[in-house]
Amino acid sequence: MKIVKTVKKFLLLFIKSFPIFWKSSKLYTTILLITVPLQGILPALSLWLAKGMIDELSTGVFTNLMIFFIFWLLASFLSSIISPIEMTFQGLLTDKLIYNINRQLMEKSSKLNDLYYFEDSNFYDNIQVIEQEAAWRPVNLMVFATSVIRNGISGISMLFLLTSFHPFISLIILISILPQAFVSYRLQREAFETMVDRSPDSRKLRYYSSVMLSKEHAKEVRLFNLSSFFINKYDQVYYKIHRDIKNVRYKQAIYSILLVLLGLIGIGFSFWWVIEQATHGIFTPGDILIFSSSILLARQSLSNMIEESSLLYDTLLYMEKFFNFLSLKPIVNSGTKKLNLQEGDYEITFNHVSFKYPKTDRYALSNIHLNIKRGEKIALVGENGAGKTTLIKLLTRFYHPTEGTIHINGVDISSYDIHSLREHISVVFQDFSKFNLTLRENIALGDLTKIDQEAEIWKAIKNSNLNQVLDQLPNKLEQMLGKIFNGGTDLSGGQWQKVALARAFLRDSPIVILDEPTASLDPRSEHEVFQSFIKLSKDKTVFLITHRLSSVKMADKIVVLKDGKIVEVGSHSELIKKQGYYFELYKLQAEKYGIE
Ligand SMILES: Nc1ncnc2c1ncn2[C@@H]1O[C@H](COP(=O)(O)OP(=O)(O)OP(=O)(O)O)[C@@H](O)[C@H]1O
Repeated sequence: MKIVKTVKKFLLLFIKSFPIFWKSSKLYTTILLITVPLQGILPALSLWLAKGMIDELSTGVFTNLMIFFIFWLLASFLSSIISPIEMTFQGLLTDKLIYNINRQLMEKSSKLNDLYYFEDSNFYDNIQVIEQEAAWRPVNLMVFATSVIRNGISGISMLFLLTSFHPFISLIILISILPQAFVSYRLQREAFETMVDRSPDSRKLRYYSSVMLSKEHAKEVRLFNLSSFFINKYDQVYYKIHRDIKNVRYKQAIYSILLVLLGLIGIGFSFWWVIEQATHGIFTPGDILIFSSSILLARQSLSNMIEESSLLYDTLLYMEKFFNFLSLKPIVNSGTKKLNLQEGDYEITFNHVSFKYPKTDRYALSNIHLNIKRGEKIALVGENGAGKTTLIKLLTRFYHPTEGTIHINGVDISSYDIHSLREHISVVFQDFSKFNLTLRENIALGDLTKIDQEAEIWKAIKNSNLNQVLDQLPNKLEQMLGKIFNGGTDLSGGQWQKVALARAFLRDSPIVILDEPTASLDPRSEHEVFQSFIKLSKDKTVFLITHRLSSVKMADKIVVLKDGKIVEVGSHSELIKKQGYYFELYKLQAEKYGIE
């Protein structure tokens, strides 16, 4: 039953994948739709024509000899020239397929407004697999799909040829070949799954080798001398898998030999029958020649088809992940109202907002009630995990509150067009992005309309204190940053942070959110950046998240969070006077750093 289910799923996915070829290129797909089946049918046709010639030669009647010969020549000619044509168009279509699949993935991702899928670890694993394998899976899809079709047609046409001897012969051949082919199919699949793809152990293998090869872990692996630890772990898992596979392979080899014998009995029986008939003059020597060739080709093609369909099936399982990704619906939907905060006063209100991350039972935020006015500088403070970043994720609509609502000017933010809302906000996240682009592009991502506005870019550079960094870059604004591309320069953590701040300055939006923007900055830079923000954001609403409490003194309102709840709100002096939780946190830091 399992096999029926698998075959059904295989066929459905195969049919579902076909439109991607068509969408990628109608012309190349049409060419392949002609050449691939032709490639499959030509061997049987050549054999049939050869049989015609031999029959005429053995009977001495030469009426159609020339015709048979010309067509045989034509078939051989076609077979030789189709191969390079097919290879060329296969290559061209593969390129288009890779482009098309990656394009669809990117477009889909741009439509997922929120972080629900990206922060769900199970789902993210899937997204990563889709992304990493998008470069080579289409090649397999192309190669195996064409090969399965070609071998399938070739095998079936050979069986037809054999049917002309006796209808039962094809059946006997099929029955004797199929078990063997299915065994090799299973062997191929099991080995593939265990070694390369989905088993938990194979994931461990990939993880251990990636630890040794990635930049992310390079420092610690070297410093703690962890190479042999990870290589040993790799070896242990490899030998475990290898042992399992070896056993599977031995078992399968024994089955294969037994089934080959069964197949040979079928073939031997049929062949003997044909020879026997030939002794009575029913079949000619030509028939025997054709019979022996077709039986071998049928066997070869059918087992190739089945073995390669196991590899195609694996690719189709990738396509299933791809289709699943394409069918995702964003959980946060855009509203339609345009937001405009450029003129006049406005208020941002958190109305008893509570939030649980998906698949968790714990409230990351509970009953948050806050009212913020235009131009206010709000500091969000609290220990790790208190809920500061989560509050920002709700305001920026990466998630939807579980309970309560967030309003801007009395309107629920879910009613606003999501892009219009986000245009009003610039955020420097603690895990901001470091783009492998030029410095100019990195800054301009804050507002791409200003990419060529030198004055604006330079203003952002000055405000974020990036001048000194710029002086060190050989190509100045056009310097490629990051290490991925040739000529790229990596920056220090603090320098990258200044680039992210420059983006925020360039964006010049009414609401500015700085989520620990100074964690990697030295005290002088931190002081200068804050000065700039205060000076330039008179009219802006600023949310500042930081653990350095000395920096939040200048905030109008300090919101102190603990375990997802607001425990205190007030100015620095009010909260110090109150001698509560904030006072405690502040005292701890003051003692540590000698702050007044
Ligand atoms: N994607 C997520 N899925 C599930 N839980 C999460 C997720 N992100 C954060 N949390 C949990 O929500 C709580 C609040 O996290 P949040 O990142 O808002 O804290 P924070 O105050 O910004 O902390 P920090 O100072 O360390 O940045 C924490 O308990 C955290 O473990």
